[in-house]
Amino acid sequence: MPAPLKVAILGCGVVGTQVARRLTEHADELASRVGTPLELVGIAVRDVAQPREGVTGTPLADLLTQDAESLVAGADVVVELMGGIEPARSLILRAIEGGASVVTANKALLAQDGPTLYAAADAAGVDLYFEAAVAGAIPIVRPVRESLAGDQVQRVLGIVNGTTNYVLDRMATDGLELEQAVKEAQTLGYAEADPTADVEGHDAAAKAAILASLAFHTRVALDDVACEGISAVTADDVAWAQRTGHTIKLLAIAERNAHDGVTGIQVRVHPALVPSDHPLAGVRGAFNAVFVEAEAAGELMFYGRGAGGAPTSSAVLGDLVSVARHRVLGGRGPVESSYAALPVLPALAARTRFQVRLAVEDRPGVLAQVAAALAEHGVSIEAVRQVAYPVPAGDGDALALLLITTHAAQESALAATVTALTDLDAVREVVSVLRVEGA
Ligand SMILES: NC(=O)C1=CN([C@@H]2O[C@H](COP(=O)(O)OP(=O)(O)OC[C@H]3O[C@@H](n4cnc5c(N)ncnc54)[C@H](O)[C@@H]3O)[C@@H](O)[C@H]2O)C=CC1
Ligand SMILES: N[C@@H](CC=O)C(=O)O
Ligand code: NA
Repeated sequence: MPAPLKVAILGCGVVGTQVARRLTEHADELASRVGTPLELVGIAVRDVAQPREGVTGTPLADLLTQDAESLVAGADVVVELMGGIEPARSLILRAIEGGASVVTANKALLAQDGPTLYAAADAAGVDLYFEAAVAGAIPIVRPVRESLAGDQVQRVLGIVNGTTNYVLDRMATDGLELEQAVKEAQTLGYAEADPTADVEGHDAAAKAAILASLAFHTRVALDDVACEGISAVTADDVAWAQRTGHTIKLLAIAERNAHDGVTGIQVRVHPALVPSDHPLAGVRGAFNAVFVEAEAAGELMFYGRGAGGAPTSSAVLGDLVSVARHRVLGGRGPVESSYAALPVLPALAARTRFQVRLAVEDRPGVLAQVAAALAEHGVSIEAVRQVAYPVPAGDGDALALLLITTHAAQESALAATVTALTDLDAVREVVSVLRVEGA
């Protein structure tokens, strides 16, 4: 049997603890699968004295170190589970330059600086694996990067953030406030170190950028993703979604499209109304689901736990076994594929259906004015529903709530329509504008 491989873990938080534990508990089986033992040589943390559940009082505690640089220098494989940009970026680059293979779950870093990491890995001839960076335990990076390498992907659509899915689910089923549900997601180990990254859609946008890069063989960075989070989603939005047979989900969408004669891709993250009988509506809690549509394969669906220490450790350990096998047997896994270099089309060129809620004066001619404003911008109405709307104190006029669902319209046309509606005297408020997907 070849010499054991020295494995260094950077970070001993929600994911790092689970990876370290499983790596030691299943050492014999992992050694058989790799062809040589994986020797955990250290775990880098900020503060070795801090008590850690599952680590303090166990043999893992003896492996903790604050000297991440020395740890990286002596490793064959570095598993980065610290998160954030620095020092994770410098440590990964140092590991690669020193000839170590790298496994990381760091989507923020990959979406910001993936090409630099790929280039360094190429130059050093080592592996860079990151299955855990997208949709936790779900195998999605490997299927897109390898299984679909012979097909033409047209669209990737899904729920890729466990925290926001958990939050929206708790708001819909238990009437929880957003802040309370976010706290629960933090306690359960789903949220990022700063949960704003989840709530504002940045985490999902990073994952969308990674998936789009792999699916379309094009470099897509975080800044290329049009991103809207769930902080503006109200309890009222959730209730109206249910009343109209929908569920609100934070979706990540990457698709091949044509605009002004140019073929390119659009990548966006935003909350959307999904029909309650659509498979995505049934994705509960911190689960994720990703649909991939490819020319020959047709539609594929990937579903599973998108966050949490144990599920994420499964993806990390799978990568660890792969890169370790390469070190034993020779060869490397897939490298960056960005030959297609498709342009990223403007977000305002995307086409979607919308549901608009308007508080309007309840008098003759108002509906006609509203319909004219939509028609003027080429937005076609699919359905309109009107219900009574509570009149604000001190305002004697009767009000109505108009619920308008449109046919597919361009984002730019819808934005111009909303401005025109806001300017109408008869419109008291544009209460909400939500995209409708999956119908
Ligand atoms: N928690 C989850 O469900 C998932 C997390 N991820 C990713 O995995 C990575 C780790 O996430 P968590 O374990 O949840 O984070 P965490 O915040 O629970 O753990 C981070 C660990 O890194 C250590 N660390 C941070 N900065 C350090 C520094 N400068 N020097 C030394 N140690 C440092 C901390 O002490 C802590 O032990 C992140 O990139 C995250 O985005 C990916 C998929 C799911
Ligand atoms: N914070 C992330 C963790 C997994 O990537 C999420 O909630 O999905
Ligand atoms: Na994954």
